[in-house]
Amino acid sequence: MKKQDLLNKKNNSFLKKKNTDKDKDEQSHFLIHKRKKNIKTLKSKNNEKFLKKNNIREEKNNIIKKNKNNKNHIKLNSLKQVFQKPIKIVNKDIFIGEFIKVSELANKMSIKSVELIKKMISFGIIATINQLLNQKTAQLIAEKMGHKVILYNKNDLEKSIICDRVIDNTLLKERPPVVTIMGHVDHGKTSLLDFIRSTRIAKKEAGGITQHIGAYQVKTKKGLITFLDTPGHAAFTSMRARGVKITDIIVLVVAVDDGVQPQTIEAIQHAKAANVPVLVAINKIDRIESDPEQIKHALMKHDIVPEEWGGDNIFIQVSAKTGKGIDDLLNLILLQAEMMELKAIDQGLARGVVIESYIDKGKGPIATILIQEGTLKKGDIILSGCSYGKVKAMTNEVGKNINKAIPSLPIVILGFSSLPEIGSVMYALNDEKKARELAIYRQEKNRENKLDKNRRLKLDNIFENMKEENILSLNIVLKSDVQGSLEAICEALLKLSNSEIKIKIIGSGVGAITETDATLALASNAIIIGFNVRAYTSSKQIIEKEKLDLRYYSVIYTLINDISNAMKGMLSPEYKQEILGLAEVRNVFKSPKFPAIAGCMVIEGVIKRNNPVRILRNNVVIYEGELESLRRYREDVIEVKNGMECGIGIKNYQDILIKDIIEVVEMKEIQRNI
Ligand SMILES: Nc1nc2c(ncn2[C@@H]2O[C@H](COP(=O)(O)OP(=O)(O)OP(=O)(O)O)[C@@H](O)[C@H]2O)c(=O)[nH]1
Repeated sequence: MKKQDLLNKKNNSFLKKKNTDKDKDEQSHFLIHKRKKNIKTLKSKNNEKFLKKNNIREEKNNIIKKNKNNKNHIKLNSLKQVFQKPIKIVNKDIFIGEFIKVSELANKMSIKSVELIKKMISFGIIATINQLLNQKTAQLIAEKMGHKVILYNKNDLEKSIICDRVIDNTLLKERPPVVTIMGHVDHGKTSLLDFIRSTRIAKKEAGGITQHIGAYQVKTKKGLITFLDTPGHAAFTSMRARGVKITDIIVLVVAVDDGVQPQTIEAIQHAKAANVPVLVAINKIDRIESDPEQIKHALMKHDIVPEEWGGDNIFIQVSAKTGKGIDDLLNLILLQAEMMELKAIDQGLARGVVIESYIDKGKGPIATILIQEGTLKKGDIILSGCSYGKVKAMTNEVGKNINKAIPSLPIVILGFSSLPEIGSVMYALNDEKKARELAIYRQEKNRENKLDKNRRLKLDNIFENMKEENILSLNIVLKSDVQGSLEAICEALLKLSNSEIKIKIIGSGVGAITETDATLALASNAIIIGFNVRAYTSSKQIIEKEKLDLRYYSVIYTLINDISNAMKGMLSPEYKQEILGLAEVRNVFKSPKFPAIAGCMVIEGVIKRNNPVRILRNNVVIYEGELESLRRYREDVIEVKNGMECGIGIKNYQDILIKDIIEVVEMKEIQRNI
């Protein structure tokens, strides 16, 4: 809120300062438009598509040229539960598939397996706990025990969502593009979005105040554009992890005075992994006399090449402060969208994605939905993940009540019975009963899916996975301590690709493993490799929750060898280094016997004597060696557990500092799945 207020304030001052050679721009746009129209009518229908793309290209070049010319002018101007036995039997809606295990059925009825087996004996059915029951038998048992049974076959229920939908491709209509702005911290993403919002949204039209809903649509002379203003890189990727494609175009903001920075590279990696076109907005051109060409060269290293140099990326110079170049940016977005021929059916039951959701104390669950297909109407039955409901009210970004919403329109919905998850798909359905059944069914499925996570891609069984799932590529997210080793490892890994399996480095960089690295790996089903670097606690949580494969290495040869062996499906590595415990250095003492003793607190696991150790400074390995002494209150001990203090001496190492982390490792034999 605070930031929003500040930004609104900022915008007002932007507005005041807005300068312009608007008339000049309009004149040239009019001429370009007229020319485009004339060419179109002269050519035959067969050549129409080809011509259209050519014209768009020509128009783009004109805008870019004009944008460059504006530069001189710009120079002058310069974000104790007690558990009790249930007193009475609870009758439930029970979903039963084609087959069900006795234990599973008992679980669904919330009783112990033994109790169910006893009951079954009384019905004359003898079965063991792990025995599979067919649908009919299971139905009979459950109904006899007073439950309501809903039968389903495989994914019939889910399929029923699409049955009632319009699938006539001749009804496809052009839809506005959905754009996400990404870039490094402080490069001007929010300023750019706010400038566009404050100048393009007709606040007065609704008589309402612009609200933050996570997305908004702007009107330009040439068409509508939908901007998503929430997704950071992690949010963007987590939506993709759920299989939801939401953005058509990414605008990569690079500040001219700061150049290409780590998050700029992260954004490129995310865009590439999602296969979304990138349009580069070189921002803050009002600030200093910097050379945008330098940014082009720097981005080339990351495969972002300007069109004029034979690449696919449009570059545009803008200032979120003065507004310079922003009209051109909007026009280029629309031209890019035209080339992409973005279409959607705007009839029939709606489909959308949840962009934001929260609970309003008075109104209940509120969700911002981006409509992707069909038309959503007031009163429609809706389902998103495990929540369902009825559209009680719909509003747009300026709080205006609307009765229907078509593709690419972001709207705020009131009516969900519970909070829908961000990134989940929303469907409008024909009847409420079906929505409720599906919501319950999905809750059940969710439980099963948790177990499925254990099947994620693991290096130990990668070959098996490949055979099973026909995976032809091995995706890797690689982080290293220094650029040199990063390049060397990338090169060596890429060389391992063969005609059957391709190695793809989905993300790479110098530094510790971040949350974004983890979500990128999750979305791309990649394994994460840390070479002499470790994962932040927040990233570790994602890695553990999602059961991702994270490997630490300190020898390039071992790393390459492991991947190569895993690819051949020959031998999974027999031993894997496991981290036993972590101790944080809180003090450093000098003693006559050992040159430096680190006074530590064990912060994770257990510290054991006679094990190899590594010293980490800022999550980067700075030394590898052996733990020479381990003491608690002057006593030599074998191990010290989490939460306890101890003194640690490292063999032949004296440069230990406060806040360093001592990591104790152990070589563990890997359980092969073969
Ligand atoms: N001179 C100048 N300053 C700008 C421009 N765009 C943004 N700024 C300033 O740069 C700073 C950062 O801008 P933000 O819009 O907050 O950047 P951001 O990328 O959204 O930052 P995060 O939300 O922290 O990632 C603010 O002080 C803006 O006023 C510009 O075009 N010219």
